[in-house]
Amino acid sequence: MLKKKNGGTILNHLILASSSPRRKELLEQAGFVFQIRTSNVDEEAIQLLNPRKLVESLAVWKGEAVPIQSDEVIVSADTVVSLGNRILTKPKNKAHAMQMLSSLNGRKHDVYTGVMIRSKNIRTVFSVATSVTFWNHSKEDLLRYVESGEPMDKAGGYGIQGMGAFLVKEIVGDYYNVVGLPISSLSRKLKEFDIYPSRFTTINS
Ligand SMILES: Cc1cn([C@H]2C[C@H](O)[C@@H](COP(=O)(O)OP(=O)(O)OP(=O)(O)O)O2)c(=O)[nH]c1=O
Repeated sequence: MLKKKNGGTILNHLILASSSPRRKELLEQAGFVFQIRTSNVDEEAIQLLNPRKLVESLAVWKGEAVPIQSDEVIVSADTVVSLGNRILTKPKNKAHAMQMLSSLNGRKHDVYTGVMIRSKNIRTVFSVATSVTFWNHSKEDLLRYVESGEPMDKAGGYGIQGMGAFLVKEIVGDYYNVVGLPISSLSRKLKEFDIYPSRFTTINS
């Protein structure tokens, strides 16, 4: 977090441009100190792109929609589920959630999260994919899960970090990416912006 320049010390402030409680938790858990600044972006406005392009475009859109000061670094993200040639975002209602979960049942899908890191002068965009396989569940079990309400604000209609864990047989890749923020890749890229977890001390070389 501390940047040395011409012998002086400059603080880079990290901003998370997201209203997702999961992204906030993951960034806190990884030790970063940050503020939240959100905007209203119509995520339905971008369509018909492949999942990687879609999540990267939405991350850029979300990150560009918030104002930035010269000493700030903004992180924004978007997550979707990709099943064959279909892209699943957040369900509109319980019936839609049931439809999504039925289509994922007993099958493998990919979860894509796109991230943008932006300072006044630099912009980095990347995305990470994680493969997730569901067990085969009865309709009753899926209905019980939908009735819990957990699927409603989550891409693909499930939360692997919550009760939705019962759905998942196997994952290949970054677990945190499924939850909404690929924290391992993000931490590495934040170093390029002189952003480190707050308890990492400054090493004088
Ligand atoms: C697949 C999956 C998704 N999700 C969540 C992560 C994201 O919050 C959400 C996908 O919606 P997004 O549109 O990516 O994010 P958001 O609307 O929640 O927040 P913001 O746009 O303000 O950043 O789905 C889980 O929490 N667990 C899961 O297992």
